[in-house]
Amino acid sequence: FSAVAPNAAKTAPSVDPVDKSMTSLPKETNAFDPTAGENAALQRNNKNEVWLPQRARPRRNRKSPAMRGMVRENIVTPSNFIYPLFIHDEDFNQPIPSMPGCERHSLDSMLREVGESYALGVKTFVLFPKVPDELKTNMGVEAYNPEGIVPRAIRMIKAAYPDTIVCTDVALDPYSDQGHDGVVEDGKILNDVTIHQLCKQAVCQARAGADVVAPSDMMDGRVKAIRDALDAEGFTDVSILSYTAKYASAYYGPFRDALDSHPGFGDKKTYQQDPANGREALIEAALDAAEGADMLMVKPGMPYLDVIRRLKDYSPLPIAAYHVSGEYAMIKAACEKGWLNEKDVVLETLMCFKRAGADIILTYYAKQAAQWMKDDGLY
Ligand SMILES: NCC(=O)CCC(=O)O
Ligand SMILES: [Mg+2]
Repeated sequence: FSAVAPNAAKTAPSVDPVDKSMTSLPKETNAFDPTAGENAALQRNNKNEVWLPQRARPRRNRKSPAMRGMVRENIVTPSNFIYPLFIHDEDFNQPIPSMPGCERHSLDSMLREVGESYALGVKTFVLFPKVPDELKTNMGVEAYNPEGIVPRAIRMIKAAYPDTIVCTDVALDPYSDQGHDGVVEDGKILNDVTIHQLCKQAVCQARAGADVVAPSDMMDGRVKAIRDALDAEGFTDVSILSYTAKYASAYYGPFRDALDSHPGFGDKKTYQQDPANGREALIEAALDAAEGADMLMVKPGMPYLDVIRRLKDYSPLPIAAYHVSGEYAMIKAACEKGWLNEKDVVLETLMCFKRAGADIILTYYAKQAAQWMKDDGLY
């Protein structure tokens, strides 16, 4: 701001009459003693107000709701949201204690939730299945059962709401008896064998009508392999939303409660990124873009806003942020205690994702936030 004079008092144009004595100041401003050294720059303007001569006053752009609206740099709309839905093959809904307000939906309830969200402007969904233990295997073969719960759910949604965007999770963890995102051998998560399975899973989802497949496994090279597999089956229009920078995070705990998918042994640090590394996300982004990803995701969200910004500056592809289960649970817990205002803190959080560079926000608050925005007359 070269326009700001460092010592405005010396360079300010003279305004008269200026009563240097300030004897007639309003009561509240009597604390400003114009004769005291620290207030030497204070003057009075020709309306008899205390005046610190200065030209740049950023507060002018904040002086009214209309002014703030005019200069606002970012907006969030329900069309930016992807709403994750947990589903299971039961005829009842199962609340998830660590995610108050979320539940494992029956397919009928899922369809109602989709319809209600759609009416509020949320048109994109991602499905996460809770799979019964007896269907879990090391190879995760249930992941590409065309009669499995995810393909059935996709067909239901697309039949009832053809204009929705249905995204699917491509990863083995919900189907793995090891609780890992890949096939396990001798305690190791096999990269290339896993990719073979992921390709079958992605094609199965595309056949059921998925609009976007979202590989969340962090195996190397899977985006190219999935792109090739989809294309070979004629699904050139099915998009890939890659979990590009997915960190080995403790914030996924409640999600694993929701799917009953905690790792059976060890952790996911040999495939998910080290939370200490930001620059490394650029390697993943370069590879995913070169391999044919249509959109890049950072996960988790709030603690990784710097990574969102790095990817945004690095790649012209749309950037998605996943506001994950642990972040949701933290807000819920504090709000249940009355320590935070839920609506204000959620809408601020979602805006912060936008400001950091996210075009797309995956959030369990999608429907609620859209409702709040509607109540406020925003959209
Ligand atoms: N693929 C999805 C996850 O791994 C976890 C998301 C969350 O914690 O909300
Ligand atoms: Mg990768």
